[in-house]
Amino acid sequence: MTMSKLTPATEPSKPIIVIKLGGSMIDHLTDAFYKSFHDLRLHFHIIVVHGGGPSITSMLKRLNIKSEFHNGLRKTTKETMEVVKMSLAGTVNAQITSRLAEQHIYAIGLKGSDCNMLTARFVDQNKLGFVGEVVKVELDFLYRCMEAGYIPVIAPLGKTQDGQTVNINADLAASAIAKGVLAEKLLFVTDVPGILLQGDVVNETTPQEVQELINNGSIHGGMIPKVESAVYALSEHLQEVMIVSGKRALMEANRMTGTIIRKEKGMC
Ligand SMILES: Nc1ncnc2c1ncn2[C@@H]1O[C@H](COP(=O)(O)OP(=O)(O)O)[C@@H](O)[C@H]1O
Ligand SMILES: CC(=O)N[C@@H](CCC(=O)OP(=O)(O)O)C(=O)O
Repeated sequence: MTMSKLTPATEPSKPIIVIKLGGSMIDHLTDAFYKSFHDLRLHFHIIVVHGGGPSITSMLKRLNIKSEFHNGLRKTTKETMEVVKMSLAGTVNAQITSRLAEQHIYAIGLKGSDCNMLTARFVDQNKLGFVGEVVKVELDFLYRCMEAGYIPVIAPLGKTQDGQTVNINADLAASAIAKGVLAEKLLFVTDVPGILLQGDVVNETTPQEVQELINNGSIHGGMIPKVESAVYALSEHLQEVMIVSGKRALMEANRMTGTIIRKEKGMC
């Protein structure tokens, strides 16, 4: 994936953290989890990017439309796209913004396809239909939302140069956004407490180790796009990515626990 960057019109007043909420957890996130955003906001501007794969799959099932995946990406026909938009933007996005509002945290629900926020290109239109990958992130609008005190909550949809809406894997969307907005931190919130190896959480790892774990089958399924996205996002600016559980508060005793992925161990 290659991506061009825009130069921000203004520097944000706080570092940015991008938090990806996995579809596996969204229905199970607790009030304590959402309350953690109060602490995080003291130090960071927050952008939420959410998934919603299970919600899309269950709606497709109710409508008797079959789900088909290739390398973890959902084949998205025109008909499927209608359901993707309905589930992500109509149901899941609204659920997250209202849970945040219950905690008096003001969030603004957006689709990545709004305001040219995520420009995308087709991944493989013949094989996957309306599936895209991000090529450009429009910064100004996001910066303005955050500076005005709102948390952008973004559904992973994008627009191609010629204006077609595409479905983007949420892990890939989150990492592209983190990279595009020059975030300092990227967090993947999921249904496991981090990368697990024989039942134990790996506290810290590197891109090289992660690749070995994929190659030997220790990392599989939905964890693959997550770690690949994490590795893609790492840069001079974004030096660590965390994979954490959504089953408890994000911050406990002022710290987060999970798996940290860094270019080299013990760097920070
Ligand atoms: N080594 C691993 N450690 C932890 N989880 C793993 C590992 N390998 C595969 N997984 C799977 O990845 C899942 C998380 O990915 P996914 O279901 O796509 O979550 P999300 O909806 O949060 O994106 C876990 O529930 C687990 O089944
Ligand atoms: C192209 C593609 O596969 N898009 C995903 C978008 C949602 C997503 O990624 O949700 P999770 O984070 O819950 O998996 C899909 O249609 O399921």
